[in-house]
Amino acid sequence: MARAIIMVLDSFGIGAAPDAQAFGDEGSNTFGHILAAASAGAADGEGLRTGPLDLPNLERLGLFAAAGLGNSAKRPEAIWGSAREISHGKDTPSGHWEIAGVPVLFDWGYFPQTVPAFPAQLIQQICDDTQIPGILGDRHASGTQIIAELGEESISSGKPIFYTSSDSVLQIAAHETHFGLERLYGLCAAARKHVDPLNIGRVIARPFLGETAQDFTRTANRRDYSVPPPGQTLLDRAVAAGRNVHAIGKIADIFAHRGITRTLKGDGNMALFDRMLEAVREANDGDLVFANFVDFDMIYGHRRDVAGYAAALEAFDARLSELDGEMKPGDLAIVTADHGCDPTFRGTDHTREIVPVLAYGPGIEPKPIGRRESFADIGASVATHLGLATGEYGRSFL
Ligand SMILES: O=P(O)(O)O[C@H]1O[C@H](CO)[C@@H](O)[C@H]1O
Ligand SMILES: [Mn+2]
Ligand SMILES: [Mn+2]
Repeated sequence: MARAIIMVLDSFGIGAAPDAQAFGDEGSNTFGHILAAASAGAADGEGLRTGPLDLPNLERLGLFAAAGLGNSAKRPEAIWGSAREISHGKDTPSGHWEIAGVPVLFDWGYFPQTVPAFPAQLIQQICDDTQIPGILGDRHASGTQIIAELGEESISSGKPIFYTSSDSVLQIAAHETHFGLERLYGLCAAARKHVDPLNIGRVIARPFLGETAQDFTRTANRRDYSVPPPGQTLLDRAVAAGRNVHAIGKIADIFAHRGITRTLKGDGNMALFDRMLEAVREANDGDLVFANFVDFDMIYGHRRDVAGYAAALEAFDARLSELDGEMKPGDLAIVTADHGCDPTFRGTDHTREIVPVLAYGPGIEPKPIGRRESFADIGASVATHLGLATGEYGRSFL
């Protein structure tokens, strides 16, 4: 039993999913394309990194073998394989909930690629409810681009920026001090109620700081208002059995704070890794530590920043030995992802990909597990490991 640790490298896909075509994502491969770019010297960043991708720990655990890029002759030291997603969407909640045994087998609501993107009645309801003087944006956009474009007008007019993407999201950007952080959170909580009938997965508060288009930066005070998962997750079952569930980073928001006993936040992947180690140090036997590393997706994948993504992978890899130092006999750690976000692909959205499944720990016997038919196999395996009941979806690979 001991403990279980799930590490979601947000957006770290390892190849187009069998149904990628239905998403317009044929040929996407987050890992494969970063690897190839780095080998070709096309992932060099001044003062950041140079040359081929250097991931000794992930390679040792079987990442390359799992991705079918077997440039390592050595047998992996982990249970290695991949998993496809059965949820209808390629968004963060769908990916995480499916990992936790609850795939999303209904269609989310989405906002159309038109301007305006939001129904006039919805905006009217939100304005009436929250006393904002109107909105800016009202279209599909990249979050950093739209604050550069409309941030100054937002400050002077007091109107927050509403935008969306190919995910089921309503994102609201506003200035942390001019508009006010708590006021932004209140606005998002109110908007959450109004988008419920439209089946929208998340409302996301996107606070930023700075005074001009040149220096606006988004802060770590992002907050996601998610609908709760549509069934009992691994986390719910753990808490019901009296276990602690330590949620690192975005995990608590993604699960709408259900099935969680402790939330640890951090600004950036390295701070999140610190918080995860802290949780592992303190976790009791039978506990679950569930961590999301958001930078891969938010800062590098969506921004199509290949060098940045490569550097972030190397920085993450370099810290895995610290986790080894905290693991006790009987512990199980799993490295995986929730979808892809290929930084070499067209557009700025997620890509429908298979994800790595690398499971290891002192006493865990390495073996290949092939391509699993659902991310839910991860949650089922963790449930088996922790002696919890398994849910309706997923088959343990342990
Ligand atoms: O461009 P930004 O604001 O980072 O938005 C991205 O982040 C959202 C939530 O993960 C996605 O829907 C994607 O559009
Ligand atoms: Mn994600
Ligand atoms: Mn994303």
